[in-house]
Amino acid sequence: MEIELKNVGKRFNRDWIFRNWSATLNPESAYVVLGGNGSGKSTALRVLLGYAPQSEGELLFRIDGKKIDQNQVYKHFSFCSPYLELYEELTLDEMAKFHFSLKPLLPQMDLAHFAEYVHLEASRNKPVKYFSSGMKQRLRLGLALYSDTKGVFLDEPISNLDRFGIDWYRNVVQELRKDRLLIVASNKQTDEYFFCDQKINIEDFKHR
Ligand SMILES: Nc1ncnc2c1ncn2[C@@H]1O[C@H](COP(=O)(O)OP(=O)(O)OP(=O)(O)O)[C@@H](O)[C@H]1O
Repeated sequence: MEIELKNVGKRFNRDWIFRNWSATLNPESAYVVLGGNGSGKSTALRVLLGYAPQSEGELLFRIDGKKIDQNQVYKHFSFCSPYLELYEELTLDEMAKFHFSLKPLLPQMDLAHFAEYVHLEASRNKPVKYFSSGMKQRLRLGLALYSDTKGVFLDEPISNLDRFGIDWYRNVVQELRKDRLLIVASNKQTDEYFFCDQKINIEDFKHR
């Protein structure tokens, strides 16, 4: 997956969050969108994902050189954010079964072992509503990273994770990033983006 941005801008009412953002994002690099609270990192991710329309400029999406329509792009991405809703009534195994019926699991993986991949084997039959915030975040990350998608977008991925969860994330993200477009939004934690070789400071696109 490659995304080409041509003078992309986003505003809410009269406030420009960013303007004149031009870039080509591709799987050869991993990207981190940096900036302080309220600078527009999540908004930038939402625009790239097609969840929020840009206010100006053009976005072009390509997979293996073939253009993808902007309103079909969501099928090729996985997204994880600490605010992403989970189906609280479902158990972990049910949630995984449902999710991977919509977005297939990576071919080398086995759905029967998903709870082990996210180190939540002991909670596989527990409804998600009884999970702690860190357990929910590990589940969200697992659903995103183990989906067979061409792009992975992670908004503040280590939110609520303890040291064990952070080390798990650091290993899994490196193992599963190959050949995929990977974009992380972060406001400080280097554990979140240590593998990212391209830094995008969204505040650089504030008033241009
Ligand atoms: N739907 C919306 N309508 C109006 N303003 C919005 C909307 N969504 C976001 N904003 C504003 O856009 C700005 C950027 O918000 P955003 O959530 O993208 O920041 P962020 O960099 O991700 O912040 P944080 O680090 O706190 O998560 C903020 O001023 C926010 O109030």
